[in-house]
Amino acid sequence: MPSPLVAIIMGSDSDLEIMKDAALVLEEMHIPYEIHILSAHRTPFQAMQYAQEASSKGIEVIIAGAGAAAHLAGVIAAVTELPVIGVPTKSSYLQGLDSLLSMVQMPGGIPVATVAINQAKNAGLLAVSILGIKYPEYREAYKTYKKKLEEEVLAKDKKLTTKGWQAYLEEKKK
Ligand SMILES: Nc1c(C(=O)O)ncn1[C@@H]1O[C@H](COP(=O)(O)O)[C@@H](O)[C@H]1O
Repeated sequence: MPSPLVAIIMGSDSDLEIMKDAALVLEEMHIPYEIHILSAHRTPFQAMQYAQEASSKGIEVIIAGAGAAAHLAGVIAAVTELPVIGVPTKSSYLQGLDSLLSMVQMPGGIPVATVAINQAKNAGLLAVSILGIKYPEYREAYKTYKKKLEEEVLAKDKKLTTKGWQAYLEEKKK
């Protein structure tokens, strides 16, 4: 087993349904990762220790997801020099705006690269893109991924212009 390059951590198992999207991207790109539940609030000592040791274990990027008063990513970023990508997860009361603001409004000096609410997929892709600077195979994998996206959109455009928007919409509804 190759040692993990990416750590996916989340404040609670309630975030797993969202955070699995980051794991799926990394699996698609064959990037080794590990995944943990750690909380700056509920397991502060373990979260801190994990973040402090991550780099020496070979981790190169950390993805941290949390909801509500989402302090996890910021606390992790405070004690590591690794890039930290934050995923604000949608909380039950404030639709994730609380998580987003807690995560994105970091004080100067300790950045968290925050993606959109629930966008763990983009967090995974950002990790791929960061790793691509050092690993040509991951850069290529990301290139291939984007090429596929491009082809999908162009195919849709062709269909739209060939069939007309009414028929396109009818078919899309089916
Ligand atoms: N924001 C944080 C942190 C943290 O920031 O350290 N730890 C847990 N949580 C969040 O609390 C929400 C509710 O968690 P529970 O469902 O376990 O009560 C989750 O979205 C979690 O990320």
